[in-house]
Amino acid sequence: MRVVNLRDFEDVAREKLDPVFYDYFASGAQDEVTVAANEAAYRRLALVPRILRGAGLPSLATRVLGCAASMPVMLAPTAFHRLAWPSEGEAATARAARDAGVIMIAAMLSTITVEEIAAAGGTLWFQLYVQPDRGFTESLVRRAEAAGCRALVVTVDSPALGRNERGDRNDFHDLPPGVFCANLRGDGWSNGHVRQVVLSPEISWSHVEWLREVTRLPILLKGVLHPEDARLAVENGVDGLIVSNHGGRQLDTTPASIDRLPVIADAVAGRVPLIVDGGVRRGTDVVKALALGASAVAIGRPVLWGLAADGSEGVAAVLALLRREIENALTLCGAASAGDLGRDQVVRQGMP
Ligand SMILES: Cc1cc2nc3c(=O)[nH]c(=O)nc-3n(C[C@H](O)[C@H](O)[C@H](O)COP(=O)(O)O)c2cc1C
Ligand SMILES: CC(C)CC(=O)C(=O)O
Repeated sequence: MRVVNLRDFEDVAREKLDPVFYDYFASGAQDEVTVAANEAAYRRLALVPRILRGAGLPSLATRVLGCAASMPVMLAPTAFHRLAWPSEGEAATARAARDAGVIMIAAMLSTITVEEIAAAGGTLWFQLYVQPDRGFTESLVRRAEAAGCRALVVTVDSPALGRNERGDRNDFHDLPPGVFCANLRGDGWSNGHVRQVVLSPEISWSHVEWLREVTRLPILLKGVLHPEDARLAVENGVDGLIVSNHGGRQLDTTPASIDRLPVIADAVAGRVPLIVDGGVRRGTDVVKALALGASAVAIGRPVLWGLAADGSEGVAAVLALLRREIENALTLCGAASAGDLGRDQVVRQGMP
């Protein structure tokens, strides 16, 4: 099959993957209402191009929290890449991100260590699930710092695990032999012992305050949907926000993340950069997000589809396709860069 867009990669990946792993990647919580809503919301938004601006070819290069990126697209943190590409896992993803010049947010639940991911040499941020054991959490932060990660992404939409019914039907509750959460295999642990990740409902703003003292890295909160929480985050010294519903995998029936972006942009009023993820599949989706106030978007599943299809080259192809689509969409919008886009260039389809 000839692959011409990001959705085609999902078809290739579905053919290649163990159906249980495919379901793990593709699925969301319960009825998957939010999974569908994320993509549908982009389709309901219409782009209004400006004309005759002589913008020339657009520039996609940007900076987010001091990190240069060749385009406003990041790799969202996703767990367990060795389920998609057993031989290398996240190392393959990291090489593609490095070569494309984009920021990869390494998941705490990666199947190789953060040090091994960092060995690729690209720009890396580290995603953290705060663990009730503060000493262990701090040791993960220190490892991320020492590995050269440039920001800490604290996932805050997971005080418990979402109810994944495809996983239940498939009885998928354990990783296959030889695949494990490499960062959770601590030094002091007997050979082969891997800690269980704890998603704790006790995580609170006090943990954010504590992390603020623990590290000098910029801290982003991932999974913000309420403008009041966005305001509180800024008050608590957070440096950036990821507007996200976890790709519809946590609380089902949350709103599409792109539909929350404008209210959150109003709440933070430019004080911190915003990244949005969930359902980004087209260059036009990226342009809509930028016009509505995002500094960048992040993509989750499309990276996994590329990885499952063809390892590092598959991820590279996904990023190249998206880059070409963003360039094309910006050009057709009459914009020389993201900064040229106005909120007035996005309207609801069917509205004047
Ligand atoms: C298979 C899979 C694993 C994920 N693992 C994590 C994770 O470990 N930590 C996290 O913060 N988000 C995780 N996410 C959520 C992504 O970071 C991101 O929010 C979401 O995938 C964006 O939606 P998209 O897949 O539609 O692009 C995961 C998503 C998927 C699909
Ligand atoms: C094992 C999970 C906590 C990883 C995750 O965040 C997800 O699958 O969405």
